[in-house]
Amino acid sequence: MEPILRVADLSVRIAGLHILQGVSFSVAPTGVTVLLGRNGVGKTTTLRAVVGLTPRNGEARGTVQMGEQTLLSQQTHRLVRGGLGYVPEDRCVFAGLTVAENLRLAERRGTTPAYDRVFALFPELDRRARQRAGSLSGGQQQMLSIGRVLLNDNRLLLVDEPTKGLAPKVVTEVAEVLERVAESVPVLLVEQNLAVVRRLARDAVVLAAGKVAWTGDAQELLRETALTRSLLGVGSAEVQH
Ligand SMILES: Nc1ncnc2c1ncn2[C@@H]1O[C@H](COP(=O)(O)OP(=O)(O)OP(=O)(O)O)[C@@H](O)[C@H]1O
Repeated sequence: MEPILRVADLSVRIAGLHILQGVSFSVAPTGVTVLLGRNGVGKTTTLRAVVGLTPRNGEARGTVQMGEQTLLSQQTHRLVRGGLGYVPEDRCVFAGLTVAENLRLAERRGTTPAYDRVFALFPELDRRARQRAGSLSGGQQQMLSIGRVLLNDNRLLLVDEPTKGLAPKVVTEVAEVLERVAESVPVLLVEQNLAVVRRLARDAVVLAAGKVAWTGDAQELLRETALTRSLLGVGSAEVQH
């Protein structure tokens, strides 16, 4: 199977610092590929470079391709229109607007928004359509953030730490939703919660010191506790449960 995304020799410099130095990996056209690595290694920087959001005081070099489309030189809005969905780490909902208004803003001109799909996955967003997004719980805001992206058809979804800061029950709910989403669209996921990784991921890419340190079967990586510990710096209890 041809990969949906190919990243080749990606280097990112921000404020004079080399954050990524020749990162290469590919993302399968189905299922979840997880991007792992210790804190601050450059996972978010990688996703942001793919979607054209390297900050102004930075520069991204290399090649990023989604199918036949070359991404790195293109503007984010074009990439999104071309089917690259991005769910950022900080959720970025418009706190002062209602749930319905947040969704309406995500509609793409010239396409029919898939409200049926979004409300089938997140019935709560339908029920809370008139609630201000700022008064939603963290989990509900995450659902809204994912729902906005799913209003449109995507060829690939980039999802950055969707379970961060959420209560365990909500983490499970978000994981369930992503599992269903990944049945129809490939996902490149940054995720620190290894139980979520175990549940969702087929392939893994591990970053260390600005480079790719390991790629392969995510479940195999998790079984190799010594390897997981050395690559991710997590305790054995976190790896095993
Ligand atoms: N706008 C910026 N200005 C300066 N440094 C930055 C900027 N953005 C990222 N960095 C630095 O780049 C490095 C990688 O950050 P990044 O957020 O990509 O890491 P991460 O692997 O996603 O981390 P975490 O797991 O903690 O979320 C960090 O050292 C960070 O401080």
